Amino acid sequence: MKVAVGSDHGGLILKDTIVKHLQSKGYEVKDFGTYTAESCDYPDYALKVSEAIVEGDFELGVLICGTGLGISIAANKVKGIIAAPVSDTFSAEMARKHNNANIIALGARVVGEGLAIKIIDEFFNAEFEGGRHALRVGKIMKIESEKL
Ligand SMILES: O=C(CO)[C@H](O)[C@H](O)COP(=O)(O)O
Repeated sequence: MKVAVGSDHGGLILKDTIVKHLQSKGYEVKDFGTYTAESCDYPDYALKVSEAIVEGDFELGVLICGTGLGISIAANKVKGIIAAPVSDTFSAEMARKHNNANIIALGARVVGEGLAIKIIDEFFNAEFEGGRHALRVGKIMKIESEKL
């Protein structure tokens, strides 16, 4: 599976850890930046990763900022993206199984490295269950396509 990863400066160190972790699990990972600790704007990296996913080049994405909030809010503005900001393992699993999230967003100032890796593993090991959840996600997509 091909995975797109991005962060702002607040998520830089955790991003590098997660890239290495995903690679060690056999995923093909592309790091869309940021690549330095210099202050930058999280919407820029949310957009790069989100576009790569909706264009079909990557199946899933990981976005990291200080809280996981701004970068997921930005990603969710892109049509076709369901970005879930997650700080616990149960929500990580459910984000795939029930919500069919295609991006998981983490807050590097919220979760430690060990928990972040467990969250990533739960997300990537889970699969969308479809059924009633597909109906509900379809309704979300309908809101998206009909929004003003
Ligand atoms: O978490 C974030 C957005 O939700 C950002 O990483 C955070 O706002 C960056 O803050 P600063 O410029 O003070 O490092």
